[in-house]
Order: sequence, then structure tokens, then C-alpha cells
Amino acid sequence: ILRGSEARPHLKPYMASLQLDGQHVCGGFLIAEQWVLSAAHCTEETDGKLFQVLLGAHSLTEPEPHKRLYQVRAQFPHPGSNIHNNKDDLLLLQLEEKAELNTDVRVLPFQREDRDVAADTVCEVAGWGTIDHSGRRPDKLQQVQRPVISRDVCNHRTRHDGTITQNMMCTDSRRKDTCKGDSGGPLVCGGVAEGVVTAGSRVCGNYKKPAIYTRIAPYAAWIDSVMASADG
Ligand SMILES: NCc1cccc(Nc2n[nH]c3ncnc(Nc4cccc(O)c4)c23)c1
Repeated sequence: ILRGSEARPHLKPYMASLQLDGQHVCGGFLIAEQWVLSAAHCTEETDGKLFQVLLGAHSLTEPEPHKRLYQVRAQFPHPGSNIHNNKDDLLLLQLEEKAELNTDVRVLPFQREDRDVAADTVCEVAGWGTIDHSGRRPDKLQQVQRPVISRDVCNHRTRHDGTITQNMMCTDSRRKDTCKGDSGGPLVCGGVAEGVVTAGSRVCGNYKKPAIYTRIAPYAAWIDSVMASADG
């Protein structure tokens, strides 16, 4: 998160850190006791290894009361996701066991009504992604509020030039923005997860490249079917 601020500790108890060998790779969030939603692109450099999921954390390194690292039983990238574009950039992770819910670990509801969030709506996004252009990484969860911009503005030829589909949404990226390592985290508007951070052009903090999110509502049926089909 560029030019955000430290989140109030444990006030975003749905936040997950997807880790490999103890290193934060991507964000994610708890959508059910045994399920985390993130971005499919996060598996690009994992060489087939499964993530570990850190829940209940504010600091990535310090001991905290309800901080716990969960093993992942299975990962389900959306079948339409691919390395060449941002389409269907969603990843479902089934935890090895149900997460223990408490004040620091809680499920975040996601939007099921497929209707665009109005432009200028101020939403918030959080993550342990890089906080400056030299790629400095925070120890503590960062957050930032960003206004939604319309798909027409986001698709302007000087911005994302027609690549933003109906299954995507954008927020203004002037100065304050998402960045490397924030992928997979939720865009929360009015207490409901409306989108999942996708890297898109990978540019951070440049107003000409608004931040892009995969809208969740269009994928509610896919999410429900994967959760229902997997055992347990
Ligand atoms: N703002 C959109 C957005 C959301 C999520 C991730 C991203 N960026 C990135 N995702 N993956 C990346 N691998 C390498 N570099 C990256 N961006 C980068 C890093 C340092 C300086 C800078 O100006 C940009 C990214 C960008």
C-alpha cells in the first residue's frame, strides 16, 4: 500500500497473509471458516508449492494473541485465469482445518448482487504490500481509502484503454494506491468485499494507471460451487 497508514490492529480480522517459507507473498481474506479468497496471479512464482495462510495478524513478525499460520489443503484458481491478462483473477484456498474464529479472526461477507459500485464511492483496501517505490515492505498491516472511478473513465485510452471488463472495477491511483504484495486483498465498500486486488499493469501510484480489482459478485456461483464440492 503506497502512502496509506498503519491499520488499527486487528480491526480487519478477515485479512490473510499468503506466505511461502515464512515470507508474505499476497493478501487474501476469510470468506468462510475454512476458505480464503485471493488472486490467481499470486501462484505465478510459487512453482506449484502450496501457500501457508497467516490469520489474526497485524504484525508479520511479532507474537500476537490470535495469530496463527494455517496449512492449505487445496488451492483452486479460477479456470479462466491465466498469465496473459487479468481475467478471472481469483484463487480459492481451502484451509487444512476450519479457522478458529475470535476477535482477531472473522469472516468478511462479499457482495452477491451483481451491480456496479457507484463512482466516487470511497472504499478501503489493506495489505502488507510494498509501501514505496524502492519496494520497502511493512511489518504491520497498512490501509488506504480510495474512491471508485467509473469503468468508462478507467477504460479511457489514456488509462486502461478498454481492457476493464464488466467483471472488473477501478479506484483512483493518484499517489495513494495498492502495490506489489497487495494482490488478493479485498476492496471493502460499506463493510462488504466488492473486489479483489489484481496487479494489472503492476504500476503503483500513477494516476494514469488506476488500480484494478476483480469484482466478486459475478463469481458468487463459482465460489459457492467450489466450497460445496470440496470435501468438508
Ligand atoms: N496499483 C496496482 C497494483 C496492485 C497490485 C500489485 C501491483 N504491482 C505489482 N504486482 N507484482 C509486481 N511485481 C513487481 N513490481 C510491481 N510493482 C512495482 C514495484 C515497485 C515499484 C513500482 O512502482 C511498482 C508489482 C500493482
